Amino acid sequence: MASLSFLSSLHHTPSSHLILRNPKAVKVRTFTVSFSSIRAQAVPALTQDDLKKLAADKAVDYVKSGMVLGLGTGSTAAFVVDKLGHLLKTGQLKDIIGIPTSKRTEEQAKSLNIPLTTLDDHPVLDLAIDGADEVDPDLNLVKGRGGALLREKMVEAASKSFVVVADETKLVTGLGGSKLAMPVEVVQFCWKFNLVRLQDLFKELGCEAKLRVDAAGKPYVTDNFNYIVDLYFETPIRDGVSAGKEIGKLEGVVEHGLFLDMATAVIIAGKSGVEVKTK
Ligand SMILES: O=C(CO)[C@H](O)[C@H](O)COP(=O)(O)O
Repeated sequence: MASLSFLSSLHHTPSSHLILRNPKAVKVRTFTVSFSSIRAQAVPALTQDDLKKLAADKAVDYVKSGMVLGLGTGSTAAFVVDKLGHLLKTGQLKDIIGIPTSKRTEEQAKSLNIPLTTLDDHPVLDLAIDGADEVDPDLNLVKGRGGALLREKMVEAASKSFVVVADETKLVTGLGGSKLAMPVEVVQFCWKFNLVRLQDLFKELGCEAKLRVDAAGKPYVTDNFNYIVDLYFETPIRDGVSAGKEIGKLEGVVEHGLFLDMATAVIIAGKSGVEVKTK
């Protein structure tokens, strides 16, 4: 693990601080910090958790004292919250206030004594940091496999900057391309009705819709007391904007996991380095 902290220090390039100042440029820009320079030191193979932690450490570089921060949900975001707790405890960060995107994250933040607030009290955030399930070449995302998509979208849409942290397994060429779930949160009332309508909407893409269930086989209930219908695509979604609009027209659908044109920067940790992609 000593090697990991060395790698983290490599990522502290001055150019990284320019990234968030240019969120609206059209082209996706990438810079990579390669691990090759330290290969001679016999770095042990990095696990997926190591990669998530590297991405999380890099994202925390963007956090400044006094910020109102969106705290994401999931295993990668949990590393970010852990690090923030550590930096607060050691006095390296001060006056941070967080808005958690799930009850799970709220509990974690409380256990680390991170002060919390709500969107009601702080409707504009400085920065949100969260994981993602899929990242396409234009930095559009699928999120919500952890079930927190509604609060995540509300918090991240209210943030001036949104930094995504992920390992390289999350990269896809088209949304839905991982063949894993694209979640849609629906009201419990007549959920089957909406499951069928969602599947029909994407039948040309070979979509299969399934109600998410918990370990006991009971419907998974979100923090907002809704259900989740997971959509599995044979063929990736070609037009995310239209897909999002069509899903949004269905009465009883609360939110979907397509996070389009929301990410300011995506930090991807892979076996050969940490890549920061910006728009
Ligand atoms: O959207 C999410 C939760 O609703 C997560 O950010 C997403 O599922 C990624 O999680 P992980 O970092 O554990 O892979």
